[in-house]
Amino acid sequence: MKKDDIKTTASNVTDPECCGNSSSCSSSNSSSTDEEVKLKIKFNQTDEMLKKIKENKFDWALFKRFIKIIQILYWKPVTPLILFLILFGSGVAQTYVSKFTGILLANIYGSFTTGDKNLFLSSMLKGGFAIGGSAILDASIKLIVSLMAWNWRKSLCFYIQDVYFKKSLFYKILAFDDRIDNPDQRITSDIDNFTTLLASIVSQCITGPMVVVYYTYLCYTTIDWYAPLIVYGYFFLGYFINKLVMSPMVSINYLQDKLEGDFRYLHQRVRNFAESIAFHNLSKEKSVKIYDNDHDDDDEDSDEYTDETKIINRKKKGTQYYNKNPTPPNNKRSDIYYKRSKKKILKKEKELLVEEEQANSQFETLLKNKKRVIFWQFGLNTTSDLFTFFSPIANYFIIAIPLFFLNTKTVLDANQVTVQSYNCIMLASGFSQYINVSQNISDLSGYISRISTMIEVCKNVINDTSLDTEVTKLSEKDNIVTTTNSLNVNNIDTSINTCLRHISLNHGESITLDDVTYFTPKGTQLYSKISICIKKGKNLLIMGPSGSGKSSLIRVINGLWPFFKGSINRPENEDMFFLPQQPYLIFGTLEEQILYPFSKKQKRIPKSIMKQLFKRFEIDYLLDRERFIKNSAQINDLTHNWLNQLSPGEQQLIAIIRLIYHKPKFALMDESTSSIPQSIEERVYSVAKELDITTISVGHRISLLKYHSTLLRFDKDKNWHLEDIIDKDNNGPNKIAEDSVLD
Ligand SMILES: Nc1ncnc2c1ncn2[C@@H]1O[C@H](COP(=O)(O)OP(=O)(O)OP(=O)(O)O)[C@@H](O)[C@H]1O
Repeated sequence: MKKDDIKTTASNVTDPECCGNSSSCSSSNSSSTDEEVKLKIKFNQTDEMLKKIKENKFDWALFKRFIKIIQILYWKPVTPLILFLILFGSGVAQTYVSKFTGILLANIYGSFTTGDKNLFLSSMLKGGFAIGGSAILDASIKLIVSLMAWNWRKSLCFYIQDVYFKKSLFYKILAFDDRIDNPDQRITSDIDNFTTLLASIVSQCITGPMVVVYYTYLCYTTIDWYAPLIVYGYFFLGYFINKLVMSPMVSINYLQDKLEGDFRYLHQRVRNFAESIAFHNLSKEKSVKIYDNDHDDDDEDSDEYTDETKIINRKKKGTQYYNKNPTPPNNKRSDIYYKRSKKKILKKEKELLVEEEQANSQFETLLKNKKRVIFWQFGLNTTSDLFTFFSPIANYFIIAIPLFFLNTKTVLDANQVTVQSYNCIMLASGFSQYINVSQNISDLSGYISRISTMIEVCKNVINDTSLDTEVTKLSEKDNIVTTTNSLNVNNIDTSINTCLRHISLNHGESITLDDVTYFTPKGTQLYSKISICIKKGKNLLIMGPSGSGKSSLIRVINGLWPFFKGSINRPENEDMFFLPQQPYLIFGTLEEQILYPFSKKQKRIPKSIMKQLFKRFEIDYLLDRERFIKNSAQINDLTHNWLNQLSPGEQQLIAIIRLIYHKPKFALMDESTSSIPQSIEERVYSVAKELDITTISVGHRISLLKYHSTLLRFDKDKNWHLEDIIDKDNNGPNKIAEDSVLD
């Protein structure tokens, strides 16, 4: 069939009333305009931005990000503030009680030197109370720390989920943005780790200053001004050395979290596609079992050698060779050969699945970075431990100053030494808490970067109007003469802002595309200047080569993808229903599957209706299966497993029943009947017609032609054609349309 004929047919179908000025239905768009090229740039993620986000340092920017997270944690401040105050109070109490331990120790030493039994017993009794009180306070602090972490996790997770699920942001992030790896890991595990770690740091930081202030005073009063000063100097030296080690650890930890997420995702894919992977690998041949001992290793492993040539070569050389279970030889030399070849057999037999290879290589990268983490951690631990372990020496040096360096004292009292050394140790321990905290802070910084990136990108994408198309609501329609929506493009010339794209809503009379041009999220142009009108009751079929942009047009119509130019007039979302090729089944019962996107709380379906619906498509046995599972109380099976075991056809039929139950005005069916028999497919379309559901189908099957009145055909040269399918004379599929599809 000639192209001109198609154009003529197409223009007959296009309704001028409905589509306004769309008279031409075919357009070649191979040449991109400047504006389109600019738009492509916008759609592409700039590498620069990516780099910036991944540059994580322990710096001011990180601190600002941290403060933003804190604002979220204290967004509802009452509970976390109360917990914080209780923690503070417990910290004060614990510091105060700890003082008695020092006095107790001094008294006990005193009782030993004086032989005072009463002093010994009373000190033991008081000490018992002090230590008991300390233990209870310590347990309470741990409880409060856990509750704080729990409360923070609640606030942060709900906050991020609230943004993540808004305006299908989770989809936009995955489809249009490369900046967030493993968003699921960030929500499920990073937030948990971050809040747990932060709570423990906070508790250390609360008790630390109190200990420092209190024992600075005690050191000053029991020794002299130089005592706290030396401990302070000692601490600051430790802090700066730790900071030097800590700085690079932020990026290393960030990378480690990313690699852990990627590795987990790979295994998740193996779980999801377990059956396909197993099927594909059944056909994989077993590897070579026979080896030539004299062959050097390179030749052995070379793919140039087939099994047969290897055997022939070995025979020619007259060397000994072994089969899968070689018999051990008698002499020593052969024994060495035997062991070597056996080793080679084992090595070769271990032919890896692609998935295993990928998992191994990803795991190796992960291990490599983990090793870096371990060694940097070692550096950090060494400096921290050196400072902690050296602190008793520093303490005794301080106590010895009046005796050996200032010569102000000739001898020290034992009780005095005990109290002074205890005070110095406590002051140093207050500081060493900070040094230990620095280890946790390096881990925390990784989490701060990952969580902040998530929040920033979510906000960025949600505010990026270039991904949205302004929708004129029904109520606003009469007041608006023209609504333009300019693309918000940061890096692009403002001339692009003159582009017009617009969606307006109607009461469900039609779906009209006027001069619509659209791209993939990566900026590859698909089709341009599409003008079609799908009136209620006139089904449209979209056909074309794989990857040409059929599903993308559906995405553009229902608003998931922005389009570049043109206008769309369509019903409200609740009047349109989308059916993908791979149906989405939720965790839940069959009734919940059908109700989706509503839940049982909002609606219920009577059993009789369920039976009727399932019977209509010959899958009512699934209801019996569900009943059986319910009766045998396999609750977990009911909600999770068994629905995953349904065949693709059964899953598609469940999605179709969902459509039939919701009875929308328009159904966008993207190859949604590809796995069901043609007889059932016919039933699907006849039920849709009966219920007055207008269908826009994407598909490859010729049989689909007879259920539709118009064909939108994409060709490989990026031209689109609109053809009348129904032959008015014989009321069946138009021969011309059928031929064009077969072409
Ligand atoms: N999220 C995405 N990011 C970038 N490109 C995409 C994305 N989704 C789809 N594409 C690309 O857009 C083009 C059109 O895809 P689309 O799914 O519309 O094809 P299709 O015509 O429906 O193909 P099929 O018949 O195989 O389902 C393809 O080249 C595809 O690779």
